[in-house]
Amino acid sequence: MTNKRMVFREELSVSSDYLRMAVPLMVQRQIPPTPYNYALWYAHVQNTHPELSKALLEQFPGPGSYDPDVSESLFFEFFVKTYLPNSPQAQNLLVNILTQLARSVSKSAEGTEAYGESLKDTLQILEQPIDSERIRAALKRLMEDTASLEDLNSQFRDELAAASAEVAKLKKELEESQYDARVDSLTKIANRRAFNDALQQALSSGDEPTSLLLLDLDRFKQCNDTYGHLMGDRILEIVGGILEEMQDDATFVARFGGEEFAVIATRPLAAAAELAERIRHKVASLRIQRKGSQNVIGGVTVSVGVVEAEGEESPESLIERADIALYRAKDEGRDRVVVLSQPAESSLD
Ligand SMILES: Nc1nc2c(ncn2[C@@H]2O[C@H](COP(=O)(O)OP(=O)(O)OP(=O)(O)O)[C@@H](O)[C@H]2O)c(=O)[nH]1
Repeated sequence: MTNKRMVFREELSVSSDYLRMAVPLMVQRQIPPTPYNYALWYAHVQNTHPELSKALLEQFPGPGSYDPDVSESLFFEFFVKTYLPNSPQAQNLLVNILTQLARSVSKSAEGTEAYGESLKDTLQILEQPIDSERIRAALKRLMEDTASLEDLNSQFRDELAAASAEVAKLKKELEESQYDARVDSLTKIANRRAFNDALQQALSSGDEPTSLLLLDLDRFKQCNDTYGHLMGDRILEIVGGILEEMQDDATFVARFGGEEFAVIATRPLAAAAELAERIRHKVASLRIQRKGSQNVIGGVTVSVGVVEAEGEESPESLIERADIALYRAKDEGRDRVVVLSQPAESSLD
């Protein structure tokens, strides 16, 4: 299936030309003018999606070939999947809402038409010589039709209310899925994807100094081996919590991957190095009570590499330099901060 987007932002004159081309094709095939069908045939005459055009012409070659289910599924395939984020649940929900609304709208329109007819008949009867029986019958019919139109309207209102509740649910679901896509599920801080965006943004916003801290827990494999993987997870959560506490307008913290974390600080190198030292101290002073035991785990340490972006440095280059600083911190004995400044380099601790 193609991922190319459909374009509906045309000049008014162009879009009315397209519509003029689309409508006769629909009329020839007796295709009802529902929003789905307009969208499909409009896209067909735009001639931008050969796959859609091929499917439409094959499925609806002429009068009598129209099948609302086929039309609905083409709409789903070509529009909903292209426009909505990759959440099949959200896509299905939206299609259900659209289907339900389209049905109610046409039902309500039919009801209004029938009511109009009934009014017209009644007026004609009233113009004829007075016949109280016929007038009574006509008025009775009009009252019944009014009642059934009211029913239809209230049904339509209920369906609209249900649909807007569904839309609100869909919106929430989409927001949640967008949130999930940017938050690390274990530590609940930003994940690598959100970090990449934040770093790109910090570097392109220009004026202020941007520093990067890369942090890696020391001998974490040993920690997992000694205390178990679940305890390892808990330590990661706690370290994530320490970082989150330090987050402010000038600091963005993220889980970089595995047992590595990253902090983007809108600060010059010296201030970023101080921040790194504060984090290192906090981690080193952690004492974690093991569940169901008196044992307290300590000695968790972290190595940190700190760099400041230079000129128009790219995110990749900044990360690479922070990584060099971090591995220097590991080489020099761990539990330390190494600041890489160019051309001079220095090491704290
Ligand atoms: N519990 C837990 N462990 C993880 C997770 N992600 C990565 N790890 C573990 O982190 C460990 C990292 O090990 P190494 O890369 O060898 O590094 P290290 O043992 O921390 O040693 P140094 O970095 O050299 O100090 C591996 O054993 C991974 O399994 C996680 O989400 N939970």
